[in-house]
Amino acid sequence: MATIIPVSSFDYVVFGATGDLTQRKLLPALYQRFRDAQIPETSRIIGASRTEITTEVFRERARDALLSFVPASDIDETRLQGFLDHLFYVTVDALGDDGWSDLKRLLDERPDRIRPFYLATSPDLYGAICRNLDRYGLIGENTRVVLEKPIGKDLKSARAINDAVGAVFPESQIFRIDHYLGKETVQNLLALRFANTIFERLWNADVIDHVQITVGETVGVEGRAGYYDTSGALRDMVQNHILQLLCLTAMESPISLDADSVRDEKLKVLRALKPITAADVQSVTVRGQYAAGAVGGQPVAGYQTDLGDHPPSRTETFVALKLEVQSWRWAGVPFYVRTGKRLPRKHSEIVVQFRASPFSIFPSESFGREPNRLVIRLQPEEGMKLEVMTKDPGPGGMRLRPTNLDISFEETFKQRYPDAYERLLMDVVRGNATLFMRRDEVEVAWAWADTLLKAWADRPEPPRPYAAGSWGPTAAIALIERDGRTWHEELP
Ligand SMILES: NC(=O)C1=CN([C@@H]2O[C@H](COP(=O)(O)OP(=O)(O)OC[C@H]3O[C@@H](n4cnc5c(N)ncnc54)[C@H](OP(=O)(O)O)[C@@H]3O)[C@@H](O)[C@H]2O)C=CC1
Ligand SMILES: O=C1O[C@H](COP(=O)(O)O)[C@@H](O)[C@H](O)[C@H]1O
Repeated sequence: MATIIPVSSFDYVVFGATGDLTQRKLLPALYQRFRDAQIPETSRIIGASRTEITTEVFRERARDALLSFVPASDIDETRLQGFLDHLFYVTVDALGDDGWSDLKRLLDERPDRIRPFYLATSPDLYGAICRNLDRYGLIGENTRVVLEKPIGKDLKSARAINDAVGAVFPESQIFRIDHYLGKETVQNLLALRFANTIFERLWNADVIDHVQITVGETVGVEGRAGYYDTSGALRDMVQNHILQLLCLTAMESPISLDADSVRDEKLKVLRALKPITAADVQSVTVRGQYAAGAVGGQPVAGYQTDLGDHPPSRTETFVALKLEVQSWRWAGVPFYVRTGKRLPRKHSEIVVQFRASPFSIFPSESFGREPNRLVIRLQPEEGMKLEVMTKDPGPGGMRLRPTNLDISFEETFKQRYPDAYERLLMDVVRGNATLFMRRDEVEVAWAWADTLLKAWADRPEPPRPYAAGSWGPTAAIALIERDGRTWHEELP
């Protein structure tokens, strides 16, 4: 059991406290940290939104959310009530004057606390909220601001948000969340690469044939169709989560774990990412949109139906890309990435495929061409697997077969795996920004995404339809098979 070190006492202000993210992720994450006694008893969690409700009603709603989104085995009535007692609510209009003095009065009771402001609202409000925080004198040395993704929808809007937030907060107090960086296996990637000598020596184009990153989801757009249709899979998943995974896989060793050392190295990868222009958009990208089908044996509607009364949409719900990191280490090593909604399984992984041995002394029929593969599973079952060739037991000939050195983190460490938000919310209080994105990273990632979005916008054809419950359009299979490779797919 890991030792849990309590953080300093805080007043966590959550803007967007009545919204979906707060109910589904933030409150459950804070409850879990409280249950583990990481949150000091003197701390407060202050919800702020437009809806006019009292603290009592907010607590009742929070109770409902916790009962819905925390596993029943983790609900302990005494701890739950104890947690609810730490919640407060203030009605605040981000765009007007209402409620700001009330918020100030509450915060002024405890001026020395660590004071994170979590902006779980539409990004359009980030600038206005920050201006008001400044106007009401709520920003000091102990404050931090947490920005939910998406930071904009392109480079221009991202810069505008970063400028507005940066006008009142120094960069060291800005925490841009990418919750994938809070996932245990993603952090384990750092441990795997930089705390072991065996892998780093093999981590280059001499030994690695290619890398695959898959982030598959079974859900459709759920209640977020309004947002999603203006976004699409490239903006929603690739520009942030997938590029961050790629950065951690491809970056050089940072000189330390401090925030800027890690972020400097990630930035170099983003800068080395080859832009995808009109010239190669057709050969290295596939866009898809789910049609009706079945997921987990249940029939589900297509994307257009999920949108409701809406003109025909060209928004992609699936993307597959062949990416190049233009550096000495990765020259000639493709990174195939794919993500989509309504795929057969919720399954995310990074696969590092090593090259075939240059010469085989074994009979050819007993030998796969590319026997060694490292599979890093992000979800649902976090773990790692190294595929190695071994001899088939028995007195017969010399037959080989792939065998797995398999580690399931849950089984190995016999403890609950915390949700990504639990770690990240506490890192904000500690002031540790290593797992958060710096302004330049976000903007370089948007510049790359903008080039691809423009190349797509100039094409006449809409995204290719794929049946819900499949692994995307067949063109995504062709994308990798043209290169003589296949997507790594395991049976559940
Ligand atoms: N939901 C999710 O799974 C994820 C969400 N995100 C991001 O998190 C952010 C929030 O998303 P989500 O919770 O889904 O959104 P919701 O639409 O569910 O919630 C929006 C929140 O913003 C508040 N709000 C709106 N206008 C104002 C205003 N003028 N002043 C004060 N508060 C206001 C609303 O309060 P009220 O209802 O009281 O008006 C509500 O609490 C978005 O940026 C989203 O992209 C990121 C990853 C996942
Ligand atoms: O940021 C987002 O992530 C979720 C997927 O997160 P996961 O932790 O469940 O893998 C995705 O559904 C959502 O569209 C996107 O905005």
